[in-house]
Amino acid sequence: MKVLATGTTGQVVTCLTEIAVRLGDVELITIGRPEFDLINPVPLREAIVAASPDVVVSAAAYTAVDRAEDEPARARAVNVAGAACVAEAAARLGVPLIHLSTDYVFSGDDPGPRKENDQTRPRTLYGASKLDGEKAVASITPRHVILRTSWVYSPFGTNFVRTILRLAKSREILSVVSDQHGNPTSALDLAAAILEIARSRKGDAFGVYHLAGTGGTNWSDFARHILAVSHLNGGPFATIRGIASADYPTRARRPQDSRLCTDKFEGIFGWCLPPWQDSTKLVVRRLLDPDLRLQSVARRPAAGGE
Ligand SMILES: NC(=O)C1=CN([C@@H]2O[C@H](COP(=O)(O)OP(=O)(O)OC[C@H]3O[C@@H](n4cnc5c(N)ncnc54)[C@H](O)[C@@H]3O)[C@@H](O)[C@H]2O)C=CC1
Repeated sequence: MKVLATGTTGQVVTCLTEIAVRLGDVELITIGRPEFDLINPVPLREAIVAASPDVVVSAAAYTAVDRAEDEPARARAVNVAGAACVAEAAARLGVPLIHLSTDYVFSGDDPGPRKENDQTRPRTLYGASKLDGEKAVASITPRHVILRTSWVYSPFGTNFVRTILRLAKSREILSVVSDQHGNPTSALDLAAAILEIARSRKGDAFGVYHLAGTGGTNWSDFARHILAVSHLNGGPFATIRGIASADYPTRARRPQDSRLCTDKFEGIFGWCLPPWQDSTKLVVRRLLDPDLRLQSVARRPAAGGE
């Protein structure tokens, strides 16, 4: 099976590359900058059509949440017009499109977890651009699987796990917000899930789904877990001091509670992502020992599932 993913260096696309090699029966083509930029998406669309994949994965996006507040036109160009062009390519080929979206489509003002049909009300320009991207994708091709995920981390790129480990090398106490709740999601698990969906060919599975690490937490407890695992494995350690979001102002105001309910996904596909603690452990251990190539955790069957 030939799978084409947009992006070349992102967390998810890097994990897709690793998992595809491990699976052996997936030919993964990645396409993105510097040759193809979603700001100018028509050449990218034509290149996707020319590659003629069996499934398209739309993983590239403008993901700089704070910067998006200052350059909304660029965020929208990439996340709406760019995503639309990728969807057009999938529609022209008549193949399924797996498109990644975010928990930030919700305001997070009310307690989660949120279901797919809950009221969307992004409070950031990034979230608004991703929501409009979802709508554009859905209007262009009915053969879409839109996966809203959250708090993505991996052994690659810029993410919370790597930041906490880096800071713990030079500080004894780290202040981390404790009043924002979500689901940490390993990009390795997500990539494995995307390829499983691509291979499953479920004819009736199109639509919007929430897919994130099982179990919710807050940023300071997430940091405590990262450093406990690190300490156990001889890595850096620091004490985490929980603070309020008000004491850590950011350009874009994050949702207070954007935990995602994954029941719909479990109901259709029969499995879900592993508990976030297990997957975090694998990524931390791998970051401490770059030679380690651990398998991502086996998926946990849903209750009553396969
Ligand atoms: N990182 C996170 O915490 C979350 C990410 N997501 C979504 O998951 C998807 C993947 O996220 P990550 O892999 O973490 O993102 P990332 O920031 O690690 O990678 C983004 C990728 O998009 C590419 N890209 C950015 N602008 C581009 C442009 N103008 N033209 C072509 N390529 C461009 C980058 O080169 C990179 O390959 C995105 O759709 C994102 O919105 C959803 C929820 C949380």
